[in-house]
Formats: sequence, C-alpha cells, structure tokens
Amino acid sequence: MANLVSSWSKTTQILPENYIFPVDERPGSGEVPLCQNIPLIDLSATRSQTVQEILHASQEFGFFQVIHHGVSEDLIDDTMKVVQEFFNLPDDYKEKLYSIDPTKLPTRSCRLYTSGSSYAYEKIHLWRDNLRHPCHPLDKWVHSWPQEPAKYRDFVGKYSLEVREFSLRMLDLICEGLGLEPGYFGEELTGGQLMSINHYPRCPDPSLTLGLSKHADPNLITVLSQGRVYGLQIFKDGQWLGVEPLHHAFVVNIGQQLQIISNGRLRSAEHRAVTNSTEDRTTIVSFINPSPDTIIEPATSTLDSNAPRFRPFKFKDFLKVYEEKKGDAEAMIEVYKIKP
Ligand SMILES: O=C(O)CCC(=O)C(=O)O
Ligand SMILES: [Fe+2]
Repeated sequence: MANLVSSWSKTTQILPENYIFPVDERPGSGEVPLCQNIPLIDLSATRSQTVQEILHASQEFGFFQVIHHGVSEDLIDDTMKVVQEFFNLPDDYKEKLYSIDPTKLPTRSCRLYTSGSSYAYEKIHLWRDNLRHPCHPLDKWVHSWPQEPAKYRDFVGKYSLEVREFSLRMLDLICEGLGLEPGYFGEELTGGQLMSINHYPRCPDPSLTLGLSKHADPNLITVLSQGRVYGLQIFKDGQWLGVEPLHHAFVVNIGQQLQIISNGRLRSAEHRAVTNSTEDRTTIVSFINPSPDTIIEPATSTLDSNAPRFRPFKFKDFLKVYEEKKGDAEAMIEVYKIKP
C-alpha cells in the first residue's frame, strides 16, 4: 500500500502522531524571519562582478538566488505545472510507481516514495512525497521516467538540460573565483545529475512536523526552483532564516563536495523545509553529482600555503556514510576532516 502523503492527507484534519517531531527539532509556532541578506545575483552584470558576488555568497551563506539566469520563464512554469500535475494523478497510477523501501532499489533508477530514504525503518515520517530520477545523459534515462502526465518527459527533459547548463555556468564562475584551472569541474566531477521533485501537501499542523529535516546536500551543487510557495529555511549563526520565494529565480546551494574541494573556503549550509496549512508546495531540485568512483579531495590550487583539511575519498563511499549519519553535516565533516 502506498503511504504517499498526497494520497491520504486530503481528508485529514489531524496530524498523525508518527509525523510529530521532538520538541527540539520541530519548527514550533514562533516566527522565522525571512533572511534579508541572502545574496541575489544578477547574471546580467559583468563577469568579474558576478564572480566576486558568487564567491562571497558561497563563503558567507552557502546559498544564493539567481535572476536573469537565461532559462526561459515559460519552461520553468511548464515544468512546475507538469510536476504538480504528477502529484495530482489518481492514486492508483502513483501506487504502481511507488517503492516501499527505496533502499532495496538500485540507486540509479526512477523512484516515487514518501518521507525519507527508508520509510519502513523510520519512527517519525517527513511530510513529503518525492519523485526522483537520474537525468544525465538524458537519452539514457528519459525512458525510465513517468509516462504521465503526457508532457512530463518533454518538459522535465528540456528543463534538466537547461538547468544542467546553468549549473555548469555557476561552476565555471566558482572555478574562476577559487583560482582553479579552467575546466576543473569537468565530466568526472559533474558526471551525474539527479532530478528530485519534492511535494509537500498542505498540512494540518506545520508547527509540529517537517517536510525535510536539517541537512546539508551531499552533492557538488544544487539548483532549486521553489515556485511561489514559502518553505525553505537555512540555518545560519545558530538560527533559522527563511528563504524568500522569488518567482522564476533559482536558489543555488553549495554541496558538501564543493566545500571539501575548496578546502573549506566555500560553505555547504544546513537547511530544511517546513510545511504550511494553506497550500501544497512543490519544489524541483537538480543535484549535480560527481561520478561514483571519482576521487574527491581539496584542489591543490585552493590550498595556497594551507595544508589540506580533508582526506581524499571516493564519492560513492561518501554517500554511504551520508546515509549512515542521516545527513548530519558536522558528523560528515568529522569523518573526512584531517585531524591536526
Ligand atoms: O524543497 C525545498 O525547499 C528544499 C529541498 C532540499 O533541500 C533538498 O531536496 O535537498
Ligand atoms: Fe537540500
């Protein structure tokens, strides 16, 4: 039986107990201020200005928003519409795609599931459904994606190509800002791309539950379309701050691999998603990943006279540890940090 929140929650007025988070993890009912200074990068500015701004944003926040990014607003709207339609498809269609224990599936396939990576073993569930699939190279993966809605493959395919190009452009600017040799983020470091669609249905009590709990992204770089509905918060200097939804802007987030490659100069910030009681929220997240066997280590040209702060590892091994540590950013850094 599918446990998708989007299937059963429509008729529910009360938050089930197994969605209630412990007091120190739940959002509570206090106001979380919107972060007034998450940098907004305008890609139509000069290259040297954007390089500087992106580097500063990646050091200070690990997050920034981008406008005039070159991806058509119509394509963003069409893609958002089609992924929202996916979650509104009849339950019996979604049920066929649902995988009860995603840990038992090959990681590189299309999957629809609910909550975290293994529903069956969780005590408390997240208020979200998730559809995810690899998307690079497109012609290798597109046939494994949902066939409905009829336009899903077409729009999500075009969107994934454009967002990949945008992500590589961001990496190129970061490469320059860090003083790495041009082309440093080549096919090895960017060989994977995963599209992850989060769907957070409206929730009877957003103060008690979470759509996604506190985590840092384990990949290289993340590009998020959060549409018009608020829900993303970042953890900065010991407090939660909201990321304002700017329609058609991309939220860019430095992944843990970039933090390590930059020898800690760039920051991979912890964040979470909260729910709301008035409308469904759907976000489209593109993760750029290194290929599984790629060795990750601080790039020598980021070191200057500093010693490397992290030991080398294979990306696929990092992901295994990430699962074990449940995305806890500090615990991950502890594992890979070189102790003085
Ligand atoms: O949906 C959001 O706002 C956040 C998504 C996210 O952090 C993730 O998918 O890793
Ligand atoms: Fe994330």
